[in-house]
Amino acid sequence: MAKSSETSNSDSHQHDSNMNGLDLEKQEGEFLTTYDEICDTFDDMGLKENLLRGIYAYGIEKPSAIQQKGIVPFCKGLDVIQQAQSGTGKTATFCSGILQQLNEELTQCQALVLAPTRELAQQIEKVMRALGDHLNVKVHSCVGGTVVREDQRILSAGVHAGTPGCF
Ligand SMILES: Nc1ncnc2c1ncn2[C@@H]1O[C@H](COP(=O)(O)OP(=O)(O)OP(=O)(O)O)[C@@H](O)[C@H]1O
Repeated sequence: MAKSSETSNSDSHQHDSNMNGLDLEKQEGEFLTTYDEICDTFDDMGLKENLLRGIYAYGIEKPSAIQQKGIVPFCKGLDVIQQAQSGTGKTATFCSGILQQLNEELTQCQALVLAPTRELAQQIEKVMRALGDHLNVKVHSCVGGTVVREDQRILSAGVHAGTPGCF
Protein backbone atom coordinates (compact mmCIF):
# COMPACT_ATOMS: atom_id res chain seq x y z
CA MET A 1 0.00 0.00 0.00
CA ALA A 2 1.38 3.36 -0.96
CA LYS A 3 2.00 5.98 1.68
CA SER A 4 -0.59 8.67 1.57
CA SER A 5 -0.23 12.36 1.07
CA GLU A 6 -2.89 14.95 1.64
CA THR A 7 -2.56 18.15 -0.30
CA SER A 8 -5.17 20.63 0.57
CA ASN A 9 -5.68 24.28 -0.14
CA SER A 10 -7.81 26.00 2.43
CA ASP A 11 -7.24 29.48 1.14
CA SER A 12 -10.74 30.23 -0.03
CA HIS A 13 -11.02 33.80 1.11
CA GLN A 14 -8.09 35.10 -0.92
CA HIS A 15 -9.04 33.51 -4.21
CA ASP A 16 -9.74 35.79 -7.14
CA SER A 17 -10.31 35.39 -10.81
CA ASN A 18 -6.88 36.33 -12.13
CA MET A 19 -5.23 33.79 -14.39
CA ASN A 20 -8.27 31.57 -14.88
CA GLY A 21 -9.03 31.62 -11.18
CA LEU A 22 -5.44 30.93 -10.14
CA ASP A 23 -3.73 33.35 -7.85
CA LEU A 24 -0.31 31.88 -7.34
CA GLU A 25 0.99 34.52 -4.95
CA LYS A 26 -1.90 34.66 -2.51
CA GLN A 27 -2.31 30.92 -2.10
CA GLU A 28 1.13 30.40 -0.59
CA GLY A 29 1.33 29.16 2.95
CA GLU A 30 -2.32 28.29 3.40
CA PHE A 31 -2.26 24.52 3.27
CA LEU A 32 -3.30 21.63 5.40
CA THR A 33 -0.86 18.99 4.31
CA THR A 34 1.09 15.98 5.40
CA TYR A 35 3.50 16.48 2.54
CA ASP A 36 5.70 19.50 3.04
CA GLU A 37 7.89 19.63 -0.03
CA ILE A 38 7.12 22.46 -2.38
CA CYS A 39 8.35 22.46 -5.96
CA ASP A 40 7.85 25.89 -7.38
CA THR A 41 8.91 25.17 -10.95
CA PHE A 42 7.88 22.37 -13.29
CA ASP A 43 11.54 21.96 -14.26
CA ASP A 44 12.41 20.86 -10.71
CA MET A 45 9.78 18.15 -10.51
CA GLY A 46 11.83 15.52 -12.31
CA LEU A 47 9.24 15.15 -15.05
CA LYS A 48 9.84 13.52 -18.42
CA GLU A 49 11.19 15.97 -20.97
CA ASN A 50 8.26 15.39 -23.30
CA LEU A 51 5.77 15.89 -20.50
CA LEU A 52 7.42 19.21 -19.69
CA ARG A 53 7.09 20.18 -23.33
CA GLY A 54 3.38 19.35 -23.18
CA ILE A 55 2.90 21.34 -19.99
CA TYR A 56 4.59 24.43 -21.41
CA ALA A 57 2.83 24.05 -24.76
CA TYR A 58 -0.45 23.92 -22.84
CA GLY A 59 0.37 27.44 -21.77
CA ILE A 60 1.18 27.01 -18.10
CA GLU A 61 4.54 28.24 -16.93
CA LYS A 62 4.51 28.35 -13.14
CA PRO A 63 2.84 25.61 -11.11
CA SER A 64 -0.17 26.72 -9.11
CA ALA A 65 -0.12 26.17 -5.35
CA ILE A 66 -1.82 22.79 -5.54
CA GLN A 67 0.53 21.73 -8.35
CA GLN A 68 3.60 22.79 -6.36
CA LYS A 69 2.63 20.33 -3.66
CA GLY A 70 0.58 17.74 -5.51
CA ILE A 71 2.50 16.64 -8.59
CA VAL A 72 5.69 15.26 -7.02
CA PRO A 73 4.04 12.97 -4.43
CA PHE A 74 1.71 11.73 -7.15
CA CYS A 75 4.73 10.91 -9.33
CA LYS A 76 6.31 9.08 -6.40
CA GLY A 77 3.36 6.72 -6.29
CA LEU A 78 1.89 8.06 -3.07
CA ASP A 79 -1.85 8.04 -2.55
CA VAL A 80 -2.76 11.69 -2.87
CA ILE A 81 -5.88 13.48 -1.70
CA GLN A 82 -6.17 16.88 -3.32
CA GLN A 83 -8.59 19.44 -2.11
CA ALA A 84 -8.76 22.93 -3.53
CA GLN A 85 -11.23 25.35 -4.99
CA SER A 86 -12.53 24.93 -8.49
CA GLY A 87 -10.15 26.25 -11.12
CA THR A 88 -6.95 25.99 -9.08
CA GLY A 89 -5.27 23.40 -11.28
CA LYS A 90 -6.18 20.05 -9.75
CA THR A 91 -6.92 18.44 -13.11
CA ALA A 92 -3.51 19.34 -14.50
CA THR A 93 -1.99 18.05 -11.25
CA PHE A 94 -3.33 14.52 -11.45
CA CYS A 95 -3.06 14.40 -15.25
CA SER A 96 0.65 15.31 -15.00
CA GLY A 97 1.12 12.67 -12.30
CA ILE A 98 -0.56 10.02 -14.40
CA LEU A 99 1.32 10.94 -17.57
CA GLN A 100 4.61 10.87 -15.69
CA GLN A 101 3.91 7.34 -14.48
CA LEU A 102 2.57 5.84 -17.71
CA ASN A 103 4.80 3.37 -19.50
CA GLU A 104 4.60 4.51 -23.10
CA GLU A 105 5.99 1.20 -24.36
CA LEU A 106 3.12 -0.72 -22.81
CA THR A 107 -0.09 -0.19 -24.76
CA GLN A 108 -2.34 -1.25 -21.92
CA CYS A 109 -4.68 0.81 -19.82
CA GLN A 110 -2.61 1.85 -16.81
CA ALA A 111 -4.79 4.60 -15.38
CA LEU A 112 -8.50 5.11 -14.92
CA VAL A 113 -9.94 8.49 -14.00
CA LEU A 114 -13.48 8.28 -12.70
CA ALA A 115 -15.54 11.40 -13.22
CA PRO A 116 -19.07 12.09 -12.04
CA THR A 117 -20.34 13.52 -15.33
CA ARG A 118 -19.63 12.86 -18.98
CA GLU A 119 -18.69 16.51 -19.54
CA LEU A 120 -16.07 16.33 -16.83
CA ALA A 121 -14.72 13.04 -18.19
CA GLN A 122 -14.34 14.62 -21.61
CA GLN A 123 -12.75 17.73 -20.16
CA ILE A 124 -10.21 15.59 -18.29
CA GLU A 125 -9.51 13.63 -21.48
CA LYS A 126 -8.85 16.92 -23.26
CA VAL A 127 -6.37 18.09 -20.62
CA MET A 128 -4.67 14.69 -20.55
CA ARG A 129 -4.31 14.74 -24.34
CA ALA A 130 -2.97 18.28 -24.35
CA LEU A 131 -0.40 17.67 -21.61
CA GLY A 132 0.58 14.36 -23.18
CA ASP A 133 0.79 15.77 -26.69
CA HIS A 134 4.53 15.10 -26.96
CA LEU A 135 4.31 11.68 -25.34
CA ASN A 136 3.40 8.48 -27.08
CA VAL A 137 0.20 7.91 -25.12
CA LYS A 138 -3.36 7.21 -26.12
CA VAL A 139 -6.20 8.49 -23.98
CA HIS A 140 -9.89 7.85 -24.35
CA SER A 141 -13.06 8.74 -22.46
CA CYS A 142 -15.91 6.23 -22.37
CA VAL A 143 -19.11 8.13 -21.73
CA GLY A 144 -22.78 7.76 -22.40
CA GLY A 145 -24.31 9.30 -25.51
CA THR A 146 -21.56 8.04 -27.78
CA VAL A 147 -21.23 4.98 -30.01
CA VAL A 148 -20.27 1.98 -27.86
CA ARG A 149 -18.80 0.10 -30.83
CA GLU A 150 -16.41 2.97 -31.41
CA ASP A 151 -15.34 2.80 -27.75
CA GLN A 152 -14.80 -0.95 -28.16
CA ARG A 153 -12.72 -0.39 -31.29
CA ILE A 154 -10.52 2.21 -29.63
CA LEU A 155 -10.09 0.21 -26.43
CA SER A 156 -9.27 -2.96 -28.38
CA ALA A 157 -6.60 -1.09 -30.29
CA GLY A 158 -5.05 -0.20 -26.92
CA VAL A 159 -5.03 2.93 -24.77
CA HIS A 160 -2.81 4.00 -21.90
CA ALA A 161 -5.38 5.90 -19.85
CA GLY A 162 -9.13 6.23 -19.82
CA THR A 163 -11.72 8.47 -18.23
CA PRO A 164 -15.00 6.61 -17.73
CA GLY A 165 -17.64 9.22 -17.05
CA CYS A 166 -21.18 8.94 -15.81
CA PHE A 167 -23.34 6.71 -18.01
N1 LIG B 1 -0.15 26.49 -13.33
C1 LIG B 1 -1.10 27.10 -14.03
N2 LIG B 1 -0.95 28.37 -14.47
C2 LIG B 1 -1.91 28.99 -15.19
N3 LIG B 1 -3.09 28.40 -15.56
C3 LIG B 1 -3.30 27.15 -15.14
C4 LIG B 1 -2.33 26.41 -14.36
N4 LIG B 1 -2.83 25.16 -14.10
C5 LIG B 1 -4.04 25.12 -14.68
N5 LIG B 1 -4.33 26.30 -15.30
C6 LIG B 1 -5.55 26.67 -16.00
O1 LIG B 1 -6.51 26.99 -15.00
C7 LIG B 1 -7.80 26.54 -15.42
C8 LIG B 1 -8.39 25.63 -14.34
O2 LIG B 1 -7.54 24.47 -14.17
P1 LIG B 1 -8.13 23.04 -13.78
O3 LIG B 1 -9.32 22.70 -14.62
O4 LIG B 1 -6.97 22.09 -13.77
O5 LIG B 1 -8.61 23.34 -12.30
P2 LIG B 1 -9.41 22.36 -11.34
O6 LIG B 1 -8.95 22.71 -9.98
O7 LIG B 1 -9.25 20.96 -11.79
O8 LIG B 1 -10.91 22.83 -11.55
P3 LIG B 1 -12.27 22.02 -11.21
O9 LIG B 1 -12.27 21.80 -9.73
O10 LIG B 1 -13.33 22.99 -11.65
O11 LIG B 1 -12.28 20.74 -12.02
C9 LIG B 1 -7.63 25.84 -16.74
O12 LIG B 1 -7.96 26.75 -17.77
C10 LIG B 1 -6.15 25.52 -16.80
O13 LIG B 1 -5.67 25.54 -18.11
